[in-house]
Amino acid sequence: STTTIGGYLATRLEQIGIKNHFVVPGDYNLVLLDKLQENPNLDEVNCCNELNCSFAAEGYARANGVAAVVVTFSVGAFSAFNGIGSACGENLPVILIAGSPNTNDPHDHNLLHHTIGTYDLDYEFEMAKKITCAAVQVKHAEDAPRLIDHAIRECLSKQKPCYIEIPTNMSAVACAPPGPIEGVLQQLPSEENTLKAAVDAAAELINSRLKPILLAGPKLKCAGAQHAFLRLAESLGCAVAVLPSAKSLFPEDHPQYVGVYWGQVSTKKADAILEWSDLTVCAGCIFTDYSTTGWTSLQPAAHRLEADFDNVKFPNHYYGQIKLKDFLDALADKVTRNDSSMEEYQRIRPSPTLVQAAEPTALINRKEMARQIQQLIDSNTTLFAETGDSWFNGILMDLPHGAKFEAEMMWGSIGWSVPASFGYSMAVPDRKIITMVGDGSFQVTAQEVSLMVRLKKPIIIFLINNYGYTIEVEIHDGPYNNIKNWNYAALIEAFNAGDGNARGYQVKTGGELAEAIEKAKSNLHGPTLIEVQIHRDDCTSELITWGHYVALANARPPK
Ligand SMILES: Cc1ncc(Cn2nnc(CCOP(=O)(O)OP(=O)(O)O)c2C)c(N)n1
Ligand SMILES: [Mg+2]
Repeated sequence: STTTIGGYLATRLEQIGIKNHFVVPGDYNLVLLDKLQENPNLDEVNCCNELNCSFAAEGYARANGVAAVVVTFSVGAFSAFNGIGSACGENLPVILIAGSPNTNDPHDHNLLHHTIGTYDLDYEFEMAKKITCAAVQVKHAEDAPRLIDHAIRECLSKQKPCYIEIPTNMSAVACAPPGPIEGVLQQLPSEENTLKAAVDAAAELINSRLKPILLAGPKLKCAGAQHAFLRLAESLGCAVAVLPSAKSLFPEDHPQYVGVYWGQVSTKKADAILEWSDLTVCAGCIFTDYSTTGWTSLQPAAHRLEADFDNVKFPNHYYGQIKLKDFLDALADKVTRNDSSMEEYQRIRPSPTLVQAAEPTALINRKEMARQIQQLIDSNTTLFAETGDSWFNGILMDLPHGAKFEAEMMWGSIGWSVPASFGYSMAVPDRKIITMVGDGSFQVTAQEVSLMVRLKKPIIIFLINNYGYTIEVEIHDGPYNNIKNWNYAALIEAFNAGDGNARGYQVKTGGELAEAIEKAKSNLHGPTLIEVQIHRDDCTSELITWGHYVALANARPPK
């Protein structure tokens, strides 16, 4: 039997666990969309534009482990590149599928619509190569299975996005049917001798130190190494801190949890204990200017053991071709228990700050808003924090067991959280989702709330209206940080268009906020947008400190 190239791709997407693919139709991908629709186990989800599509797929991948977005040539793909850039920086396997011009056009020397007006139609493919781990163009049917499988295999094994370009006249062409999916899922295992050498050397280093500590990084997730990390933590018995981009990858109710390590804007004095230790065992960590508060909190290399996605390094040692999960699991069986950093931490652990409820009739402020959002977070909640002061409000939240935290701290594109939380909700419909997003970010992708209305997603959106780009104000202010205010709550009526179930509230006091939250809790058939109006300078003190050091890092004179 045979299948078509579009059918082959549909089967592969289904076999790797995709149920929803995110699309914006365009004449270069319509036949392909039909072929995907013919697969009963795939449901397309339309987004308002390809930027939102790519962010929704990025969010879907955060919950589902892999995602796919289907766009049309150039005009679609160029917008989708923003979300693919995010997937690349955030280590998420998102498959970007682009419909492209008829294979005869280059030979016929035709100029085409949806192009930059050139005869060379490979520019998109060349661009995609830069932001994916594999990019293919399916121009011949006998090559389709190999190219499609290659792109998907690379995407899954490297946990990075890939690009599959399918000309409009190829989707319905016959090709060989897919072989067993195992051939696509197969991954290179850790090399045994290297793994043993790495674990022995690392155990020797850790066992030789007086007060080691563990630091969790974001790649624990894409490496599937969270449980192995927990095992290592419990066998070592030391204090465990997390980078801001790894919040919720280690349970915050765990007795060894000491907070978010973010330099001077750390939580729970994690910086005090980490900087007291004599070895930081970093697992899946990514140290950037933002995650090190302008490089002020990057530990010296002599002080760090870095276990990364597929390699381990520490002073005078490097081991490649080993998987993080295998390394942490094996190390857990080799380290000697050493809880000195926990003993010390018991002496400096700050007592939990009890925030008093504000007077209900008093004007709402950031602190009261955060206090009320904190109460909303339970074990089934995923909290999305958008770039902005929402990062800091989110990082400061305490997560009960099972609660999750999603932020885009490498790519940091404003507008990500609305489509990303929508895409995430498509993968895990039973999860409770709270999105914290600033007014500036909301203006980038606001229209995706209408898809939450259409698909009846009860996402609670806290739109923090501080009248401008406050995170930018704290880094470097200027007239460009002032934006046109919207009546955000009124947008909901526009998006409902008479038959939606979304609700919108504008709140000015703590009492109004509490009422709006109660109404949000009972709105199970659509999103609830709560616009919280606070003073533009009412931001976290952490943002002010962090912004200062990031600005200093940005200002370094050229060498
Ligand atoms: C796509 C994209 N364009 C510009 C930026 C720079 N940027 N980062 N944060 C902002 C402003 C965020 O403002 P809001 O969402 O209102 O957040 P806060 O006022 O800080 O709560 C900008 C303009 C960015 N991070 N992403
Ligand atoms: Mg703002």
